[in-house]
Amino acid sequence: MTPLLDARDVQVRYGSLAALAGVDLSIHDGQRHALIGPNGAGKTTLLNVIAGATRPQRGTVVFGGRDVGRLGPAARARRGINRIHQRPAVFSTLTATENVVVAALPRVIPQRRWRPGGRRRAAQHRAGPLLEQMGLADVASVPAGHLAHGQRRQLEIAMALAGRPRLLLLDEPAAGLSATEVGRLVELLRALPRAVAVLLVEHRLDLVYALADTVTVLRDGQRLAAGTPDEIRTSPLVRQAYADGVA
Ligand SMILES: Nc1ncnc2c1ncn2[C@@H]1O[C@H](COP(=O)(O)OP(=O)(O)OP(=O)(O)O)[C@@H](O)[C@H]1O
Repeated sequence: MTPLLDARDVQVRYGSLAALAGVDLSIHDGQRHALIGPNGAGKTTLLNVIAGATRPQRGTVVFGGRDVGRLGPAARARRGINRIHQRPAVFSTLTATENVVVAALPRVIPQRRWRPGGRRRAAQHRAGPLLEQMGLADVASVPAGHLAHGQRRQLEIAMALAGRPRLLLLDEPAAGLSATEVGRLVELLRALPRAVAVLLVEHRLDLVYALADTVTVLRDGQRLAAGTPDEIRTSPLVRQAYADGVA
């Protein structure tokens, strides 16, 4: 089966440091793939390369059968690669609904194109179900700046979903969340439609094992291991890597 995403031989250097030293990563449709590894292993760098935010010195990124290596983040988002960041990136003075509308606007096609405001209405139509899906229906009219951190995280995921992603990149979604908020996030992520594949970078292994069906372990810019959560959990190589230097 052709993978949805196929990154090959990706190399990123910062001076003499190889942040990524020729890494391969494939993600299939609907897969829940986690990227783990000690601090500085190259996880965020690989996410940046896939999102188009970092241009590798070497390697290819093929998405949906097309080489997207020359495309920037916006063009990749239009093709279905959407991302959430370590710090929720929401417009704090806009309500939750308005945030999702803004995110949906570029991707909606109004039923009657010639009508003024048709695109906006179509985006508004889309916002309600997405807020509901992310557990935010009750706070739809609240400015994002007044939401709790966990709710802002949920809002950012609703905004990413508004872009109709085929691949959702999640960079440490549990960072800064309380235990209750993490539990809620896991529930919501588990309920994502299978039409969306997920690549998750996360230090919290409990969350990784609760969500992922495949795990890739990076260390020092190289792929150390890949397998099912059970295989990774019991791998002596992985245990050693974490014992040598984990968060
Ligand atoms: N813009 C940059 N300039 C110089 N070095 C960088 C830059 N970005 C990342 N690095 C270095 O590249 C290596 C990989 O960083 P990266 O952030 O990808 O690791 P990570 O696995 O995501 O780590 P963490 O778990 O701590 O977030 C690190 O040594 C980091 O210091």
